[in-house]
Order: sequence, then structure tokens, then C-alpha cells
Amino acid sequence: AREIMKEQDLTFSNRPRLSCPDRLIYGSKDVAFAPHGDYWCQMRPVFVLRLLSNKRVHSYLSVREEETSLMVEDLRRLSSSSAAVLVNLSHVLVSLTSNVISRVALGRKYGDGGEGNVCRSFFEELLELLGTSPVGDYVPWDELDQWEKDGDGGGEMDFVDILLEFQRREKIAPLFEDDVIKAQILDVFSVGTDTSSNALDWMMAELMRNPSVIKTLQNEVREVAGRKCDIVEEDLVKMPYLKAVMKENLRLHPPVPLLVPRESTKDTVVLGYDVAAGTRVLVNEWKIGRDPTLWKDPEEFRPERFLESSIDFKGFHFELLPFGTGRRGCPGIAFTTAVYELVLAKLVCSFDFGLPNGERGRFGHDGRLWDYYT
Ligand code: HEM
Repeated sequence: AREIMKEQDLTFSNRPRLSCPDRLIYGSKDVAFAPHGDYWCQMRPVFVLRLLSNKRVHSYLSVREEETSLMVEDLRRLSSSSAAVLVNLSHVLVSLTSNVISRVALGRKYGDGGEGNVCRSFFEELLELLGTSPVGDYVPWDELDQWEKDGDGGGEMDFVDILLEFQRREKIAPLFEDDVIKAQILDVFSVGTDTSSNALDWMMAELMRNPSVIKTLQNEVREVAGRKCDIVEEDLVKMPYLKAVMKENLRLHPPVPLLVPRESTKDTVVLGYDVAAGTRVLVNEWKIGRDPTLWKDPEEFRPERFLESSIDFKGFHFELLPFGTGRRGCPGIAFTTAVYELVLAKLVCSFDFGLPNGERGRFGHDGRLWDYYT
């Protein structure tokens, strides 16, 4: 990872051309899948400096606070009828993250009615398709065909408002044709919703199978928040254990386990091996997070390990890179962290979670607590 994303970051800053984003995102006109070149160089700052800057993330504070409070209210309503209720938290977390992203990107969210269902199934299909790896992307059919032929081998603005503003400015308008704007919005939904809800989903599963961790976390959060659990973002700085839980979860369950593929732009040598231009590279973050030479008892969910170390996931520590790093590193870290911490704090403060009859729970191969849900 260090060699690819730091020492030779420029050489490996391309993305391979993949057929799904090419067809679904207007010829990869988004930032995540765009090849490295002039277009990407012009579009990336739009994300980093305008859509996802610290200032902009801060300006969506009310969206985060409202949506997390609504989530807690909904759960309270459900649990008011009896002392314990069975809740499918995955559904709750998916709608929370898509509501936050919808409001931030489009200025509105979609309810549970017909329009909401159409939107939801559209994005579900988009994510499923983007997550597939068509054989043709790995076996160079086009090249093979060719070989056969020739015998050779701020403020209150949502993301759409900001992008339209760019379109209105004469000098840069040509770059911001409608498809470009639509591609960026699809990017935000495709890379921003599933990753976050997936991370939260895993976290709640880990907390439920580790009762002592959830207890320690609850004690910390309840001590800071008081009885009302009326948590605001400023409270979060006083919750080091919560931050450690978040890191430990991203270590064991990186939402993008092989990160986003990179591609070399020229012939190079990596750790003594010759690597040809156009070679696709997958960084196995899942494996790095469980490497016994880097982590003591790597399979154990033990947030305490982060209380004793300064390791963070912001791209400076190569032991923990769930968001990638370097030129193509994720610009959504601040955005994700802000939502993620607030959801976690509000959930564990307001409710007690556990498995029926105090069981420890069994996990299916996908990590879901299947005997809890069935
Ligand atoms: C838990 C949440 C998230 C995770 C784990 C995650 C992870 C990643 C990873 C691994 C990459 C590729 C990095 C590389 O090649 O070095 C990436 C790129 C990207 N992410 Fe995220 N991401 C998350 C949330 C978000 C959010 C919320 C947004 C936007 C609202 C976002 C926007 C992007 C964009 C635009 C890129 C492409 C950057 C480029 O190619 O220049 N991400 N993300």
C-alpha cells in the first residue's frame, strides 16, 4: 500500500476503465472512476474544496442532527409499546444514511411512498451494478479482438446548487454540462451511502456480540450526554472510546475491502518486481487490517488498542487505510466521520441493545446476525 499509494502515488493514480461506471455514470464523468488526467484534475478540487470541505461539512450540521434525532424518535415510538422489541437495524441505518445524503446532495429526501421506493430501488440497482466485476473488465476482450484482427497481442446550498453555480460561470461552464453534474451526484450516492450504512451495520453487530464493549461505550456516552441523551457534535470530542470503537470497526470491516482499483500509467518497478504500464492494482485493506504482524490478536474486536496508539484512518498510517490515501484518496472522510459518530453516540445513549435471552449470537458468512433477525 505504501509503495502504490505513497512512494509511487503519481504512477498509480489512474483508474482502470470499467464497463459498469462507463455505462452508468456518463462515460465515467464522475470523480471516483474518471481516468487520471486533465478532466479529473479539474473535477477533484470541486469535491475537495467545494462539496466536502470542512466548512461545507460543518454547514450540514443541522441535517445530521435532525436526521439522527428522527431516527431515535422512530425507534422510541417502536419501543414504547413494550420493554423489548425486535428491530431490523440494517433497514434503519440504510434509510438514515440515504436521507442524509439525499438532503445534502439534492436538498430533499424521499419518503416511504411511491417516489421514495422508485428512488431507493434505482440506487440499489446502481450500487449492485457498480459492485459487480464483469469478466470483460478483467480479461481484455477488446484487445483480444484487436489481436485477432491484426494478429497482435458553504451555506445552505445543496450539492446540485453548487454544481449549477459552476455551470452558470461562463469561464468554467463548458466543463459543467448536465451529464457532468449528474455524474457527480451519482458518485455521491454510489460511494457515499452504501459504504456508510455498511460500516454502521457492522458496528452494531460487533457491539451486540461484545457486551463489555457496548457497556464501556454507553458509560462514556451517557456520562458526557447526561440523562437526556441530547447529544450535539461538540460532545463528541469528549468521547475517546467512541472514536476508538469507530476505528476498530473500520479496521475489521473496511466497507471497501479492496479499495477502488488503481492502474499504473507507466512501466515501473515495485519492490523489485517489474510492473508494466496499464497494470491494475487492488490494495487488500481487509487483509492489512487483520495482519498479525501489524495487529496483536487481529481477529478480536478490541477498541482499547486505539486508546494506546495514535493510529488514525486519515491516510497517514498504512496499517489502517479504509479510505485509501494519496491523490485518489477518499475526500469524504470528514463527512462520513461526522455522521457516523453522531449516529453511534445517539443510538447507544438512547437504547440498550442486545440479543434475545442474552445470547451472544451467531454470525452468518456475511457477518449478519442471522439468528437475531430470524
Ligand atoms: C465509510 C464511508 C466511506 C469509505 C470507507 C470510503 C472509501 C473510499 C475509498 C477506499 C476510495 C478510493 C481511495 C483510493 O483509491 O485511494 C474512495 C474514493 C472516493 N470517495 Fe469515499 N468512502 C466513504 C464515504 C464517502 C462519502 C460519504 C463520499 C462523498 C459524499 C465519498 C466520496 C468519494 C469520492 C468522490 C472518491 C473518489 C476520489 C478520486 O478518485 O479522486 N466517499 N472512497
